[in-house]
Amino acid sequence: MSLRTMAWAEAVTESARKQTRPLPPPRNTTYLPPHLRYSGGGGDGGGYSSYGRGSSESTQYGFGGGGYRGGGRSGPGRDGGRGGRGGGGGGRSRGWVQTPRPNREAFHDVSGKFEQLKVREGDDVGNVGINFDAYEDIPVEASGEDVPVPASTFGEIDLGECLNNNIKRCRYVKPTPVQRHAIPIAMAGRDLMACAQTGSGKTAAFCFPIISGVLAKCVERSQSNGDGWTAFPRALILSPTRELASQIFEEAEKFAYQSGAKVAVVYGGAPMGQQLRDLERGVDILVATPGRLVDMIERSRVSLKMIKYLALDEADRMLDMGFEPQIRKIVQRMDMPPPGARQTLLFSATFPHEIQRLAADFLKNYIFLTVGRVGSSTDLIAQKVEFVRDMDKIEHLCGLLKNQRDNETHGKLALTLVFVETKKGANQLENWLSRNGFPAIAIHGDKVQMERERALRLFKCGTTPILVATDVASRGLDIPHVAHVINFDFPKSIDDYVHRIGRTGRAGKSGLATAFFSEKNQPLAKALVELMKESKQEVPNWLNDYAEQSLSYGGDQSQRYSSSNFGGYDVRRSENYYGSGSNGYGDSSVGAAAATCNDVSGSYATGSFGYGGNYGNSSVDEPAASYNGSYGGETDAAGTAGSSSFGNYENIVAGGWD
Ligand SMILES: Nc1ncnc2c1ncn2[C@@H]1O[C@H](COP(=O)(O)OP(=O)(O)OP(=O)(O)O)[C@@H](O)[C@H]1O
Repeated sequence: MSLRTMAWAEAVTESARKQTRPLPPPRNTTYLPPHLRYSGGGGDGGGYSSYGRGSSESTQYGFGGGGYRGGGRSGPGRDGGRGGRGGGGGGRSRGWVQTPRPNREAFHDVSGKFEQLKVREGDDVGNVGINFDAYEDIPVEASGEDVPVPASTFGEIDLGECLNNNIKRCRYVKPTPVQRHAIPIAMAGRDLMACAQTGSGKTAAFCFPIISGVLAKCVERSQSNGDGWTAFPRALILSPTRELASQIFEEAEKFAYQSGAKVAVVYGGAPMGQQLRDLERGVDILVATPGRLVDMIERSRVSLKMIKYLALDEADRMLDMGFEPQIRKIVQRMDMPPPGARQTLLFSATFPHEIQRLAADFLKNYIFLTVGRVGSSTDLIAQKVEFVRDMDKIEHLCGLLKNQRDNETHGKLALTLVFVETKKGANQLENWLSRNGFPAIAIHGDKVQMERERALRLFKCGTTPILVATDVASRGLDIPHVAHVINFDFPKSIDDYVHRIGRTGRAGKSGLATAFFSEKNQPLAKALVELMKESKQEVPNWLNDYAEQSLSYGGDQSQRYSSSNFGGYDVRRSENYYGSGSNGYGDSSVGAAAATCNDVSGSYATGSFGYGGNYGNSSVDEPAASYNGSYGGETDAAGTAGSSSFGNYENIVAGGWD
């Protein structure tokens, strides 16, 4: 990173901040969000907590007395582990699938691979390992009427001088595939549902057209309402978490630098006063989490009646059961112009069919764009899946971390993100790791915003290289140099898996993802195998066996995106939304125009991207002094709380919104 660029980035950032055999899935017709599907109830019949009722909370992963075998510590830790097993492991099946033993060799494989990856990952100065060519052959498909022609360079798109200068400052030399396609579509004024792999540059794909559109027309940004000021943003970008909102805001600020377009952010957990003052100064582009935004609207501090652009990042998450009511309120029941009078852009790496159908309510004559198969993961991420029983998890994790550390130069740990299911589990693992010589910090929705931001900051700068996180950190966060993502608890859905592992292997870099898998995760086996095969990963035999079993058992999630040999799948194509064929930039044998290509230009074949991860280290350092009562809570998995047939999820959901 050049000093000049660094100074610019910092200036902008600174100014911006002040088991058991699982029960078959219910065969219902109502949509259930991923996190509520296939909760791994223990064999004791119960509950959301996959470790079973019988286990004492403190021993669910065998944290017991600390220490793991490899660390030379004695008894209590192991005993603790057994205690956990005693309770939670009650219903392991017999003779159903042969339970493989954890593979000791796997440790060495992983560290070997890790070592290999680290070499590519490490060198910022020369941009070694930054490899957008990796996206070159990715299948791209666009369906809908009159699909605009993609662009192969930023220069081909009329984004305006200021934005173009900022793109150069960001060292974005060429658009990524999603940007090549999505930016011209959005610039043509079309609604868009875009699905592209994690880390492939979706933020810029919606920010550039929005900034350019806002700059094209100047209007009044705020008005006195007799009792204060009301802000009239023209663009609204919604995000499911505070950290992601904050990150999008920082990105948008950089892209809009010196353009005159004003960007502001509002999210829960941070004091309202500063956010209100920012709004009073006028705002063109507002980045927000839903809860805080509703609060601001109800206080007449924000009006949506001037909105011309609405973007939903992580759109499938925003429209699942947890967030949908709030999004409907914002989009349909406040004063926002209807579809057609505004332009709507939905982005995510995953788009289940059910969500696509829901999303259609918010869109008009939209184009559906997929870069890579919907929900696919990039093959930049080396995926390892290891069979690890709950009682062995902690020991296994320690083995991995120890190996990793031993292979590091200077004995330092590369940034490692460990995902667990519950907030309590996150705290326990953080404590355990810290006590046993692994510098770890946790982030989850029960922490106050200041603690969350601190955790992210310490992780990003490498002071605390292990971040133990719930799904609050699974989507969108762009933390450079995350070398290893470990799914200590396997996620509840393959979509969540895709997003979690996508915290590494970003922007053309390589990364490693290791998942601990056990019998109770079997319903996800087939989808996982498909995903791994698609991203050219080696699938262990035992996992293939599980996948076959889950087929006959009927509990797999692999059909969520329906069949399409490659590229994504626009639900409209299977549901007669279209009459006779319309035109895209390719031929289509189905009603909807579907253009498929291995991207537009050969230009990716040569040259490398100038990206150096130069802005990623901007820290989130505005302390949150107070909590806003009504929206201070955080949803780690979903915004929904309460009873359900899936048992209690006391550890998961605190209720409330960001
Ligand atoms: N054209 C480009 N050239 C170089 N780097 C880029 C380009 N576009 C985006 N990047 C960088 O790639 C990284 C990932 O981008 P971004 O966070 O937008 O990914 P994403 O697709 O939104 O990921 P996720 O699905 O996880 O939210 C960022 O660090 C961003 O600065």
